[in-house]
Amino acid sequence: MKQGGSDAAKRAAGESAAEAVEDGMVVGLGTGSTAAHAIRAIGRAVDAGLDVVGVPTSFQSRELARDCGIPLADLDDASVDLAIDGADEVAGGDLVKGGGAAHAREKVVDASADRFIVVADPTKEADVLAHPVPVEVLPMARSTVAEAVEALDGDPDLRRAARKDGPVVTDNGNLVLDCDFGAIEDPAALAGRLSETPGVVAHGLFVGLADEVHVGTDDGVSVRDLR
Ligand SMILES: O=C(CO)[C@H](O)[C@H](O)COP(=O)(O)O
Repeated sequence: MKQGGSDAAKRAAGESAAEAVEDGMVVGLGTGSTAAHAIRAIGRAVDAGLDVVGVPTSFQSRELARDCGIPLADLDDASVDLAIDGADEVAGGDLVKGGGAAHAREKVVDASADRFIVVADPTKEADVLAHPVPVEVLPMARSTVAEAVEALDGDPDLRRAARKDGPVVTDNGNLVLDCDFGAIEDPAALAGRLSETPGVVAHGLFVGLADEVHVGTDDGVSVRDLR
């Protein structure tokens, strides 16, 4: 996985995106180490008097937002003005997400937002998406989805937990297949095929959802506007 970026670069990206948060906004709070910098920056702004409500995308982002004093809401109660989220790989405006197995909720929140800012460090950038695609599956559909992925010339690998025997279980009680398709020449077509596979809850291809990409470096931030 592409996790090699420096913390300074991740922080620069996260803090740059947090500057887009305005008083009165509902903000989608992404998951991962880069989005966490945005959440901390929003928390500092809340301390200083900014009036915002956060919609978390995972157990992890909910806990961090609570620690940072950000008031929270569910999507049932709020519509998202701005979402800020990380990515495992970025090619143009297309992303692979789900390194933290949070992509199902991330996709719901990010896709619902009026504006979606991706925060990344330079190690995430690619010309063509080639990162294995995390696919969240119903536990009883693990084998049938794996067969469908193989039929699409993918190589599925059940994600295993680092500090528990057995598989990673998502916040939604499901399993994750990391599916290596090599270079993905047509992300929209693959996204469609995965979405129509019975038992797939959500896949980590985010095609055409991003409005902006903020790439942090040790020296600053470059902003790509895709709208
Ligand atoms: O999709 C994600 C979680 O499901 C994360 O946003 C992605 O894995 C990037 O994480 P990081 O900023 O720690 O590299």
